[in-house]
Amino acid sequence: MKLRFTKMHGAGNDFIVIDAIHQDVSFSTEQWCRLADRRFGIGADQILVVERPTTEGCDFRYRIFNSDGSEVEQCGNGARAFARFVSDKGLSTERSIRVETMKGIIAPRLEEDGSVTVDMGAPRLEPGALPFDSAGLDGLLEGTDTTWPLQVGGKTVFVSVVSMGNPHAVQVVSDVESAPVEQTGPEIEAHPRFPKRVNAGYMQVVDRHHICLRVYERGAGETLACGTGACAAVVAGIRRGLLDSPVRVSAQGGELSIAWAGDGTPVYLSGPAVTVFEGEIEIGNT
Ligand SMILES: N[C@@H](CCC[C@H](N)C(=O)O)C(=O)O
Repeated sequence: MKLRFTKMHGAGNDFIVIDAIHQDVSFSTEQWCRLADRRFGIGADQILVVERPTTEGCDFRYRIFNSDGSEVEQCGNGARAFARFVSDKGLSTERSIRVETMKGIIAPRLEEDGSVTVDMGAPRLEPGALPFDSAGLDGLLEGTDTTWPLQVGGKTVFVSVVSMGNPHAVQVVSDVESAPVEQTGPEIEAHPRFPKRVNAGYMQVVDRHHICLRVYERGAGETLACGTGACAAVVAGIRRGLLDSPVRVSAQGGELSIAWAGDGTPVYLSGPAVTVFEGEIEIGNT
């Protein structure tokens, strides 16, 4: 069987995007892994699948698979690529669409300058939403946020826990370049206090409207940018009293912009969505 795909990226976070409206797409975990493999497949951080909606009032259903084959709840950079893809392929003629995900509805909008802004919905901040097991831990109140002590690499680090549909643990570092992302990222991702694993964010505050961010992503390792990670970091930074909206987020692969008006309100993520190439792959060979 031949599968048509489009390779895209959003600030260097790269995707295989598949139209599952006009093709039959039902793969095993091993097959998703193989497609995402950078040596044996096409290569990507995530695979994004475009389906018909199952919820009234939505235009599409959006499914997301990490490069380790796990299906996940949300992907912010992917949401921008998704919106660009359905427009470029003529699957939608609207500039704004409503998209059903595993954890709620998001609303991407194509901007005049070619960027895409996504209403990612309101963050959830209670530990159970990630889930994060805070039993027996003494949280530290910082601004209106509670940070939690985690034992990592023989040290205690304090993290904010934020759900953007998917789980994030965000720590503040003094210098993002020298932050121990490769060393402690895998340990935080698999920390027993996060039963569904977690995305580990390392945020350097440059000023009240600018951060530098690296994210060790659950199921994908460190990526060049993480959209939901950027949302989570800015939410944590605003709640800790370190940042004011809007915030420019410098990731290794590009720039994102986040706006958030505070608790109970949606987070808006803006940034690029770029098509790299299109192709066809013989699934039997993957
Ligand atoms: N790159 C993404 C997040 C993808 C999912 C994440 N790795 C998870 O497992 O939750 C983004 O741009 O948000």
